[in-house]
Amino acid sequence: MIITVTMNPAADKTVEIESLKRGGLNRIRKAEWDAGGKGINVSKTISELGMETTATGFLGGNTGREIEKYLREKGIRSDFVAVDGETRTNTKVFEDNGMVTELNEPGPYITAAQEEELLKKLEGYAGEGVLFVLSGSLPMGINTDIYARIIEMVHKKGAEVLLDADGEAFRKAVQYRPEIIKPNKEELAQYAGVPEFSSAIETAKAAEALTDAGVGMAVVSMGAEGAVFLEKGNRIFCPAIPVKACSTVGAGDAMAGALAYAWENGMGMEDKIRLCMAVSAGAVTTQGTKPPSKELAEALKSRAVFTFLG
Ligand SMILES: Nc1ncnc2c1ncn2[C@@H]1O[C@H](COP(=O)(O)OP(=O)(O)O)[C@@H](O)[C@H]1O
Ligand SMILES: O=P(O)(O)OC[C@H]1O[C@](O)(COP(=O)(O)O)[C@@H](O)[C@@H]1O
Repeated sequence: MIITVTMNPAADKTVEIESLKRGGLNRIRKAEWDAGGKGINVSKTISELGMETTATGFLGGNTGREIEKYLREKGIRSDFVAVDGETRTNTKVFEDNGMVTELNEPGPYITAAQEEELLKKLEGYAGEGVLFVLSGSLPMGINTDIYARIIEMVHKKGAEVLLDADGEAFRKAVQYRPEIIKPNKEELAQYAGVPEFSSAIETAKAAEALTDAGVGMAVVSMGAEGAVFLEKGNRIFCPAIPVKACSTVGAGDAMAGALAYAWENGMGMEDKIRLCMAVSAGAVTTQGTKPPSKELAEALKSRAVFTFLG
């Protein structure tokens, strides 16, 4: 069973304009709406691959109700804590020259009682064979140790964790040794205290410091460059599968969804990597933050190329 936790969900509004004029009037050519936020995108991907998943976290207001309706229509079970404020809307501005500008709102304030209610729910789900996906930024009112606390709590009951977070929340949580992490290269560089990595091997070495410290598997996504996979002493680099890009927003979440699906289904390393590369490349071809169809992901799998890094 896979439970996704989205502390700060969002309606993703993807808009297309010719070119963004700062301080001027911008006419939108086309707008697309998606239920989003990192964990919700992970649930959308898992569901598209044909597996059941439950989405949890905090939802509020009309936007929250719209997201629940969307999940219901997609057949994704949702079990959110209701909050007083309005779930945020994140606007993604796509210009004709390929430039993407993201405007992410802060989201509603979460009270201590609402946090407690979510933790109780998660504890109730925790057990052997359960994988929790903890991903995304934290809303106001939630302390940066929340992911660390959840990992400690669910590990005690035999559950496993995939973590996709950044900053302080990531730093604190990795100390509790999640089974899987999926930072992108910027997030890992920030953790390692360097401005950027100059190569895949440098990226792999930084991630290895975490697998050496007890994290089970690390996948570092590198956007259009590809991804590095570290598991059981293997360092593998895969260049991104070339596709016609439509929207790269949500590609990281699609990869995390594929990873969670592959992990829960006990796939071997090669199959796991092929699925991650195919699903994330497929997500880039869809509009907004929609995952690719299972058929497209299956068709792309054979195009993943592996390089073992020394
Ligand atoms: N332009 C692209 N073409 C093909 N695949 C891509 C492209 N951009 C991203 N991907 C795939 O999506 C994965 C996740 O993208 P990335 O941007 O690193 O994630 P995040 O959204 O977490 O920052 C990459 O590792 C790659 O496999
Ligand atoms: O929780 P955060 O970091 O604010 O990110 C939320 C945003 O990221 C997304 O989940 C997309 O993330 P990725 O591009 O990293 O896959 C959007 O759906 C959402 O608007």
